[in-house]
Amino acid sequence: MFEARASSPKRDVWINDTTLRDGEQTPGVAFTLAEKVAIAEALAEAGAPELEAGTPAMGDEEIETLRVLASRGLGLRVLAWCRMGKADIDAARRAGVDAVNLSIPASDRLLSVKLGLDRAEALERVRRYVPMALDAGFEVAVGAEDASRADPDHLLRLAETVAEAGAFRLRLADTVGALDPFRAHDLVAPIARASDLAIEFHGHDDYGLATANTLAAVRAGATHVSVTVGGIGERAGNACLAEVAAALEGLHGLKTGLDLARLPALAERVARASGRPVPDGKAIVGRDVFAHESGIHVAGLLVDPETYRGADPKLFGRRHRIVIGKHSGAKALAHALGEHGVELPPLVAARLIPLVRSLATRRKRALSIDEVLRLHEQACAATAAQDHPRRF
Ligand SMILES: CC(=O)SCCNC(=O)CCNC(=O)[C@H](O)C(C)(C)COP(=O)(O)OP(=O)(O)OC[C@H]1O[C@@H](n2cnc3c(N)ncnc32)[C@H](O)[C@@H]1OP(=O)(O)O
Ligand SMILES: O=C(O)CCC(=O)C(=O)O
Repeated sequence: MFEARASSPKRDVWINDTTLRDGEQTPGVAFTLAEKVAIAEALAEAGAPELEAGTPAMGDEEIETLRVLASRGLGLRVLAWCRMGKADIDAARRAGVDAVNLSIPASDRLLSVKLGLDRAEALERVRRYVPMALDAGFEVAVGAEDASRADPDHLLRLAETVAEAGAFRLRLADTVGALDPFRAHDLVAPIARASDLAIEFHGHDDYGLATANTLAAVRAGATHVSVTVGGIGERAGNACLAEVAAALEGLHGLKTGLDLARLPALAERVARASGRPVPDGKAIVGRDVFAHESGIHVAGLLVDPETYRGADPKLFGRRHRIVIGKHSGAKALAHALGEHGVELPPLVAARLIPLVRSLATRRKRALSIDEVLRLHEQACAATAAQDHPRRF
């Protein structure tokens, strides 16, 4: 069992970060050992309590990587993803991880197509392999793959069987991203009500709903959430760590124990290692999500930041940034110029605004302060020329 940090923070919801397992299943993404160690360390520093760090069945290199991560003293639980079978449990043993997630399909389709099993035979496997993994010294969680397309009665029986077998947690996976938040709630609520097991939700973003579904699952009783940095993962990806943590804390007042200020740097690190740049507009961590251009917004923000912000950037170690562009108004321009000791009388502002719009449209971007200062000079000159027209 892993050594938790001496003073573990209070948590209402536990983050199980699967960047190094499902995140690496993003088509074309392959982390080196050094990248995995650096990501794991950054996650540990950010306060993540658990990492699903790889799949021992993939062979010696993956096992060695897991060994390195598990022996690093990160102060978090290092967990390996395993199919529910002896070979995968043996491979996890060689990896020396703290815990295993033993995965078994829950839907009839995956049970029959992949394993040729019926529901009763699947439960039999749980009764057989959970104790085997416990005997091997692991903490054992069970992953119900494709739970979102499974029969609800079977899921209840699965939860019962998993608890009786001695696992500490059941993961309900929306493997193909088939849920919306209402259905995610309906999936989780009856199982959370009926079972004492900790329930984890693992969402996929095929319809862009993974974060919303994860929040709905928590509302329904899930206490653990499976997420990845940047939301990378199989196909459209998983629920995004920064979005889920920020929404749990900011919208629901639920503690994750994470240091949210570390999320932007974490996102950048994973973006570099995965070759998937952080989109400028990505919630919480994107370059532009606390940047403001529109005149009406900036005029409000300059008086009271609460007028036009959803989340407080300070929580994430970030700041509001005012940019000057096509939609800037006089107050934004006066503010930007004022920071450089330049005044903006109303008559000059009236001339400057169209100049700014025109240049921003031609350049198709926000303007630099040097550009704004040059346009300001032009606007001043035009205003002076009008006030004192040359006479011939
Ligand atoms: C929804 C998810 O994200 S599940 C996790 C997916 N992750 C991965 O696939 C990790 C990367 N995978 C790999 O490197 C390889 O697929 C390995 C090492 C796991 C297996 O490789 P191979 O032995 O060549 O098998 P292959 O990939 O062709 O087929 C998958 C096998 O896993 C079996 N399998 C799939 N899920 C399960 C399960 N939950 N329990 C037991 N067996 C399973 C399939 O039935 C199939 O078995 P078969 O080879 O006896 O037909
Ligand atoms: O079975 C599990 O643990 C979940 C596996 C997974 O990544 C998924 O179903 O999307």
